[in-house]
Amino acid sequence: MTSTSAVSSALAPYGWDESWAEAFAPHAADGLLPGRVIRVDRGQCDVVTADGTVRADTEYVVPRDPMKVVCTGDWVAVDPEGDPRYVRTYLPRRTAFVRSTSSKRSDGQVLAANVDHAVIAVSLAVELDLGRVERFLALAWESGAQPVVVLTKADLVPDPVTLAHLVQDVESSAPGVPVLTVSALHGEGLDVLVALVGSGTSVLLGQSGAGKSTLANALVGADVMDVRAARDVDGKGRHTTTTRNLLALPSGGVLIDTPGLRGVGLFDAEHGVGQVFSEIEELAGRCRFHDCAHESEPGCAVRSAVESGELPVRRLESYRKLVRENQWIVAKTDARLRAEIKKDWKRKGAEGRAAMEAKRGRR
Ligand SMILES: Nc1nc2c(ncn2[C@@H]2O[C@H](COP(=O)(O)OP(=O)(O)OP(=O)(O)O)[C@@H](O)[C@H]2O)c(=O)[nH]1
Ligand SMILES: [Zn+2]
Repeated sequence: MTSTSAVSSALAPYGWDESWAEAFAPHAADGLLPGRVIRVDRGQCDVVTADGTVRADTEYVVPRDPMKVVCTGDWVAVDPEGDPRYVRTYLPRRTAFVRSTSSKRSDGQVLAANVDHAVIAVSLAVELDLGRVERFLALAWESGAQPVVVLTKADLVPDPVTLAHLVQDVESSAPGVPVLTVSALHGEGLDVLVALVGSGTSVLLGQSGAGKSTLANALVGADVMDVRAARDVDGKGRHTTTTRNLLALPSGGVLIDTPGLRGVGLFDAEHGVGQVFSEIEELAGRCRFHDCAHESEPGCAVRSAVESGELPVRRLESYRKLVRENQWIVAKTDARLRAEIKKDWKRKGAEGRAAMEAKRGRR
């Protein structure tokens, strides 16, 4: 029997706290061992426990619903011994990153669980794409994690005034989200990021080339990501059994970095989209009609904010785009909604054609 203090000293670096211990208590009473999943593959997973890292079978926790499959970041109850050991259950998740699978059924798939901070890396080496930042933000909010935007490669923008403007642009597209600038090359701003991810669990999101691996290496203090790539090269696929997707950081905090998470898309993120565009949702609350589409309705607070310059039209367009995209993703899993959207598109198309014909007729 592993003592409570042995458990907490072994697992605290992985995010174990009193409330996890409380949630685990009934399983401890059953003689099961707590642990955190650091990677999952082929029906098995690696779990850090007070006994070290153990390999465990997930046979007992493979429901049909892919949302309920054990994933990296889960806190699980495993057998205290046995070969193989089995994962018996996992604790209710605080947060979860979900993506739509490419399968026909288009169900969600959980990529990472119990994430506190979603670090969105955005490169300053290329032109800012605020729409893309907003998409990552929607995804982050939807998961339940707190997003933070890290503008990387700040050494490439030596002019402080330009840098300040870029930060401001991102801030105005990210209400409630801290925006940091970091140069991994010079180490500038890293301390702020280290402090931020120093408690809880973080993930790195962002486009390819945004500097995620570089940040991860800086946080971990070793070339873990390079190591992974190097192992990949020998083509034997051996790396899959040796890499971990969850790491305890030397200065505190936990980092989850799974390949699938890096390029994740929206999945049923209505709530997240609303949070990214909180100022628009707030304005919408003041529209005369509660189902206002902010197009040509009278008394539309959103349109009048655009007209007065208070709300950039880019924001409104980006909002619309993400709402539409999200509806489409949801519709893939919901035939009724899909039919409704199609009807709406048909109506809009017909209206558009009628308007065009009327215009032509006037000529
Ligand atoms: N000048 C400068 N270059 C950087 C900095 N951080 C990263 N880079 C460069 O940016 C490029 C991309 O960095 P990565 O860390 O590989 O980006 P990534 O987001 O992990 O990319 P993927 O693995 O494709 O998702 C590399 O050539 C890095 O050397 C920085 O602070 N300053
Ligand atoms: Zn309106």
